[in-house]
Amino acid sequence: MAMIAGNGYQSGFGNEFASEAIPGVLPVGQNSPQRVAHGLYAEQLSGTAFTAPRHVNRRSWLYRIRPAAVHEPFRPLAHASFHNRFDEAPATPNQLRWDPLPLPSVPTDFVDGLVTLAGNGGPAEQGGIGIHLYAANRSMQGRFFYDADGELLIVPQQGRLRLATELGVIEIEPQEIAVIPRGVRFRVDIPDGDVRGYVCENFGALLRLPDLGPIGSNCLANARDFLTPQAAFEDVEGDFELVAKFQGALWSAKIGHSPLDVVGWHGNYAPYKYDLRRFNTIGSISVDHPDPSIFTVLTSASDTPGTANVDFAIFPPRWLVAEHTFRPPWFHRNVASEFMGLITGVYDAKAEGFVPGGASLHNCMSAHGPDAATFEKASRADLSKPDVIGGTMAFMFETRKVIRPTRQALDAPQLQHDYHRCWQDIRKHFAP
Ligand SMILES: O=C(O)Cc1cc(O)ccc1O
Ligand SMILES: [Fe+2]
Repeated sequence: MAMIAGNGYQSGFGNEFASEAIPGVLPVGQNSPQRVAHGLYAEQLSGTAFTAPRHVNRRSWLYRIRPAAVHEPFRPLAHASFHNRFDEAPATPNQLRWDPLPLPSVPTDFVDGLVTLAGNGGPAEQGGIGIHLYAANRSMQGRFFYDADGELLIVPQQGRLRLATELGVIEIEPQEIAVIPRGVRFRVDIPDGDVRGYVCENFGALLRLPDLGPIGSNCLANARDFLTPQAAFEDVEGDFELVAKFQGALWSAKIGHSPLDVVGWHGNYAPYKYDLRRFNTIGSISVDHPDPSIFTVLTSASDTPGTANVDFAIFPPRWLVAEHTFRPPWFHRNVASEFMGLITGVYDAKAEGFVPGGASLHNCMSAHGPDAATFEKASRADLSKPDVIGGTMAFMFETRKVIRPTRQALDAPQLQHDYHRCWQDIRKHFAP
């Protein structure tokens, strides 16, 4: 289904955007005129409480061919592997790591191909995250999806995605990410073959850029590099399906037209993309390896200041120049819980075993850090020269709550039962 108009993007993070696929659609000086131009319907989409403080308040006004309410009733839709049941298995303090899941061998679209690996909290408590993997080989055909439980941070690891949303089209490839706000309807088109990646379903406060404190007014992810689509719409009728995720379960309704029928919209509640290669990395230029919070791209606040519901951090290419310093990540235990994925290349704390498309989980106070090979190498490295870490992109979803793996994640053959061995060869160097 081709979408009409809407090429390109508007730049900025959380701006008051405005976009029209047909000029003159947006009303002037009001949101809900008695009759909207071109016979469209006006509809507000609220992403925060009406009364949320102005600096966090998010809503958009959509001008569409039919209101979103026009569809048949929803019925439960079974899905074998996509859910929010994070209490199925006892949480384990063990360090966990997975190889990538296999790509599908039968026709599978983005929604079919979602597998829930872990999570915490849930939609009912409006906090925590779901961590899912996706793997697909065909576009969603005649079906559309929205998630009422949270916004979706999509991190492709292989293959391009075309996200046709109510507010316009976003195209992403590995090393780019997209965020689809809670409730926004969309279809995932797959232009060229097998795709896979990671999804963070954020049940908590909307992701936003972190404060920069003494860093100043620039760096890390700069607001102007975030891109929100121009309005684009489909005017098509047919026997389509609208899939909703609501309170952890999927529902399906018949819909007789494409819900991607928004001809113009304005507001600050909208999908966006960001190219992780634009991240302006800050690091140590004297001694010591800093905390990974300097790599935060986006953060979802919790009720406790400075203690995020989830931080999305990346480990991009960068120079390591610190003197008389063990340069890779140190050994550590963390009150927060760390889920990591690898998009491309090699991660600097793990010489092997952590592969693109794989995942690791180091929960609250579970000890981890460089493996034996990385420790031996880095503790003897020549520090008179800078080191460059190139051709890599890892990421972390770091949460204040323990991340609980699902039953299917713990039973998966991809779980590396020998992961702990990467630390067993760490030698005793103590020489009193
Ligand atoms: O465990 C990890 O690999 C992630 C991580 C990276 C880093 O540079 C410092 C701390 C940390 O948890
Ligand atoms: Fe860590």
